[in-house]
Amino acid sequence: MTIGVIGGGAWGTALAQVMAGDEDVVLWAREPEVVAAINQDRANPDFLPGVALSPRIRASAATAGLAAADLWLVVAPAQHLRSVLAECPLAARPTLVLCAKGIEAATLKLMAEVVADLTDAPCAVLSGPTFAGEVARGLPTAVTLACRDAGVGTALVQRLARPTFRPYFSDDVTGAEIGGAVKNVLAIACGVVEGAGLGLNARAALIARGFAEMTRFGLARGARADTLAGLSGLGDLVLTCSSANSRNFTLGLGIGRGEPAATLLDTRTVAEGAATAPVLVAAARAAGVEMPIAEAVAALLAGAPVVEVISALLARPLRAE
Ligand SMILES: NC(=O)c1ccc[n+]([C@@H]2O[C@H](COP(=O)([O-])OP(=O)(O)OC[C@H]3O[C@@H](n4cnc5c(N)ncnc54)[C@H](O)[C@@H]3O)[C@@H](O)[C@H]2O)c1
Ligand SMILES: O=P(O)(O)OC[C@H](O)CO
Repeated sequence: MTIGVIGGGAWGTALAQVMAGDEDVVLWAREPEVVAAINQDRANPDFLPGVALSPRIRASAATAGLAAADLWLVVAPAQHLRSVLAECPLAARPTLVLCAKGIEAATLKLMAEVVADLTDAPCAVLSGPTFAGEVARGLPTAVTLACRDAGVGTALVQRLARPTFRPYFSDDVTGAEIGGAVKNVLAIACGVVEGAGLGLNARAALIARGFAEMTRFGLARGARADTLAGLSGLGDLVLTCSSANSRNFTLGLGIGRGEPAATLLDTRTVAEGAATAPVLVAAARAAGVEMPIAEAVAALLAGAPVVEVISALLARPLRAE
């Protein structure tokens, strides 16, 4: 059995590494230097430095190699998922496990909805509190594996489980996706609080009120509250809102310190929350859901001054919890 991984960033490489414990892995990467480093040096210094990669991972710059795998972990960033997948040999009808966390800007669609535009192949979502470096180093990690088809989902849980990588089955695909997409935006907000020196009370308040926003939006889109309170929602929110290992939190940290968002975003690595924030605001308005923290993050990313945005948030009318 061979697993395909689409994307040679930190998360694709980490997933390839953990899967290579039991199966051969074919990894498609966009960058020739990433392909060369994985095949020749057993390393990915550009996106996942410091991890010695398994010889069972074979990298390729050609998507044709993915046809050898019956299961693909799709790890291209959310805004590129559609274009990347359109170049892959989907006619083989592999089972797809979607691992990006975001909402497509052009369509306001979640990742499984984007995939449904391209193929009717079986599809699941893998999401949860998962810093790539920790997963690649074999530290204990638990994730949500969500699939509408319980038979496919439970088989995937069995196939993807490893001694330190523990998937939990859910049939709530929308809930798993919304948790991962929204927590990235809230992590930026928490970074801002840290960077602006607003204190730990403020950060805890943001996590709790942010979770209320995630829940309101999720329920409006058909997610279940128990999914949002699980690994892919609250679990990931706690992780990324409390650590500078999070790219989203680090982006917020810089914004809170007064650095321009555009400069902070000029990197090879992706902070998905930056693309998601304005899209989430639009989707929330369309659903008639109030998301003041997401609105604040979108305003900050568009260049609004930190002091003004924080003052406006604090000046909102008092309300019941
Ligand atoms: N890094 C993590 O710890 C982690 C954990 C869980 C989920 N994720 C999610 O996984 C997804 C991928 O993140 P990552 O951390 O692997 O990325 P990364 O920041 O490590 O690397 C950036 C990736 O984006 C790709 N990319 C850049 N421009 C592109 C384009 N035009 N077309 C296609 N691909 C392009 C690069 O090839 C590279 O694979 C994101 O949605 C992220 O939220 C990341
Ligand atoms: O570094 P971040 O902020 O993209 O977070 C990575 C993962 O999503 C954590 O679960």
